[in-house]
Amino acid sequence: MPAYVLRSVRPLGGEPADVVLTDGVIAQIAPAGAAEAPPGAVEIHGAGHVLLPGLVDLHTHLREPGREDAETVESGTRAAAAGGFTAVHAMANTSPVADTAGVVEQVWRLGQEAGWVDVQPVGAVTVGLAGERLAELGAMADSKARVRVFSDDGKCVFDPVLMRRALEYVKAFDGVVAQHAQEPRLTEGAQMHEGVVSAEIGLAGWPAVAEEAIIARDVLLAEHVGSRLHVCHLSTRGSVEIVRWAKARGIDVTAEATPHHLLLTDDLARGYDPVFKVNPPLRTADDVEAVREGLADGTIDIVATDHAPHPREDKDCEWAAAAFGMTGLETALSVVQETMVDTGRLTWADVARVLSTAPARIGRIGHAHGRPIAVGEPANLVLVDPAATRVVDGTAQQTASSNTPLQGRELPGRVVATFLRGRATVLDGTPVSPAEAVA
Ligand SMILES: NC(=O)N[C@@H](CC(=O)O)C(=O)O
Ligand SMILES: [Zn+2]
Ligand SMILES: [Zn+2]
Repeated sequence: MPAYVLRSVRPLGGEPADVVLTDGVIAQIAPAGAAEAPPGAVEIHGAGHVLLPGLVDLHTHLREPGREDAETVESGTRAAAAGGFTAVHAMANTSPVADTAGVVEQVWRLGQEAGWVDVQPVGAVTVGLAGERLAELGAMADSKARVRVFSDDGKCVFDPVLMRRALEYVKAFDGVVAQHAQEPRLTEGAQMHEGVVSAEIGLAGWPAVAEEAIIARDVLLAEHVGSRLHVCHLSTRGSVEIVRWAKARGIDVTAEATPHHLLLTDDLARGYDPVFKVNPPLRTADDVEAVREGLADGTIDIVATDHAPHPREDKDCEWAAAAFGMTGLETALSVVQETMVDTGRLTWADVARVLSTAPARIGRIGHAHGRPIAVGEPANLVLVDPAATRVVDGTAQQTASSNTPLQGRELPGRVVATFLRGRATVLDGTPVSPAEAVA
């Protein structure tokens, strides 16, 4: 593995510096042009490029085991590296469900073997995501996979007694329950956001209250039992207000927003293209504005992709029959740049917080990821060219699925290089096979 000298890069968007990576760590940070290159080092000229800690996704669907036609751990983590990530949390709604130590260890091992990013499995809260009895949370926490995030994502933990017990149980190992907030009765048959557009085009609505009612209940439950709660993909103005209220009250709640809820609205459903069908649904422009405000003021802690790959046959069909979900790993950073940085709402240092430091902390992998850019720290890094632009082409991405809602869109920013413990997983914008890099 060669050493790397990143010349004249801007750590966290600040003043230019040379950053030297050797033996898996940041070995030297010097004024621009001043670093001594170790023998055999690869020089990367990065004038104007922003250096961030490797991104951490708290919410990725890798689909393996069970739906390898949509994604595998290998393809999904290669997509993650291409998007600038060095760690992803793999959601539990696989087949079989990741509800035992055996399955989470399998996913963890597949991640290690692929070598693109660190895969941190999420454990299911209930057996088979059925919402009836608690899964082996303690066994998953004690397994090799060291699970700390538990979620029935895709489904809501609806039974308040089970939710309460899960919140109580995970306290023993500093875990967190990540809730997919969707009141099932209020969303039976729901296809898109309930509002003006759904009424006009005749699709069954998914009202904002179905999300907000569960978040309100859960923050109160978390307060009652003194536990930690994480809210997945919040999408409405009301949800932002409830989380803001809960935090002001001292409740230990964190929340995530997805790139698509920062950018897209329910208007897109007018063309009946199921690529825009997702849970929770795309909402109104006012909700998008509230999500941006919430992320800017810290009410929303992180951006998480909810990367949800689906094979063509599950999306190339009529809206009502199509699967929910869209891909996001390879476009997340660009969407955050467009909606939050280029609009002046977040600095690059803030981006490092919402896409790396905070998700690593919530997922309890902060010993290895989301670290400061400082000498001696593990070299988990991403180098971004914010001045570049590119046009999204779903068929040319690393993910095995092409259900990107951004097809044909021009986005700012390009991942130039990603490093996992000093090894380049992406160079010149192109993934470098881990096998090659070690050879
Ligand atoms: N977001 C989605 O619409 N779909 C996700 C599940 C989920 O995140 O709820 C999936 O697994 O496909
Ligand atoms: Zn979900
Ligand atoms: Zn999800």
